[in-house]
Amino acid sequence: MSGRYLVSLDLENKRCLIVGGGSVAQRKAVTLLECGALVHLVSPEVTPLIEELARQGKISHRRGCYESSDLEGMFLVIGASGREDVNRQVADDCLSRNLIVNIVDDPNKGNFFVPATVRRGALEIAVSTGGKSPLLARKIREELEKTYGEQYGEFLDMLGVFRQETIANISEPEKKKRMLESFVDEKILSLLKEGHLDLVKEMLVSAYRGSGR
Ligand SMILES: C[C@@]1(CC(=O)O)C2=NC(=C\c3[nH]c(c(CCC(=O)O)c3CC(=O)O)Cc3[nH]c(c(CC(=O)O)c3CCC(=O)O)/C=C3\N/C(=C\2)[C@@H](CCC(=O)O)[C@]3(C)CC(=O)O)/[C@H]1CCC(=O)O
Ligand SMILES: NC(=O)c1ccc[n+]([C@@H]2O[C@H](COP(=O)([O-])OP(=O)(O)OC[C@H]3O[C@@H](n4cnc5c(N)ncnc54)[C@H](O)[C@@H]3O)[C@@H](O)[C@H]2O)c1
Repeated sequence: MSGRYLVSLDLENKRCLIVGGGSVAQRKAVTLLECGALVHLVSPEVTPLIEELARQGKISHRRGCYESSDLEGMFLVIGASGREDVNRQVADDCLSRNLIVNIVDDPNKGNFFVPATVRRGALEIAVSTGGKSPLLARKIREELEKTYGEQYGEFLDMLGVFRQETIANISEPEKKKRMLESFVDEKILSLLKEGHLDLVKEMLVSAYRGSGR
């Protein structure tokens, strides 16, 4: 198999179909909703949480077995029926329509799978084992969560502003490069790791006012 192309997909207001209503379908529904997707689910039976999400109008649910017409208007599809024959049908139907499809118990059947993810604001760290060990992906994700705390999201917001200012105000390429590097120097990163955001902010300001100009 060739290398995978890791992407970060914008699902805001995109129609996504989940086939199945068990615990995996439920987890996928929740993460898709967190991404702003319009979630439609088809399954004869569903978990109480899925039932509740449908009752609140957060997702739509058709009670029944998968039919290829369920794919109409979909951007992305997840096959979580736990049934080999249904999964194969979903994968074949999607691939022949060029849809992006994830089969949750066979990463090679669909054309994508989902990595374990740490989110800190705009910072996203994804861990994938290519389906070889989702449990290892989870363990590594948990380790990363300890290393990269919530402060990294706030830091990134500040960094974004200072970067824009630098790009807008400094035209000399060498100076610009030096300044952008000074925002992520060892000292700042170690203060950040210890959670001293106020000090980090002060250092960013003085780096911006400092030598690069
Ligand atoms: C990352 C994460 C994203 C997400 O689903 O949103 C994800 N699995 C997660 C959770 C999770 N997965 C499993 C449990 C149950 C543990 C338990 O209770 O027994 C839990 C729940 C938990 O850990 O809490 C087990 C499992 N997973 C797969 C199988 C089927 C098989 O392999 O046949 C089995 C059963 C066999 C087994 O146990 O191995 C298959 C897949 N799971 C993947 C992704 C893809 C490969 C990713 C990779 O390898 O990099 C792939 C191929 C397809 C896909 O779903 O895209 C998510 C968050 C993790 C986190 O961050 O905490
Ligand atoms: N990807 C992952 O992260 C992950 C994690 C754990 C398990 N798994 C695997 O994923 C599969 C699903 O797990 P689960 O615990 O949610 O299973 P489950 O058996 O609880 O759920 C299967 C769901 O599919 C529905 N279904 C059955 N036939 C259908 C059809 N023709 N059309 C539509 N829906 C149909 C059932 O009503 C049920 O709601 C299992 O094979 C499991 O081994 C994957």
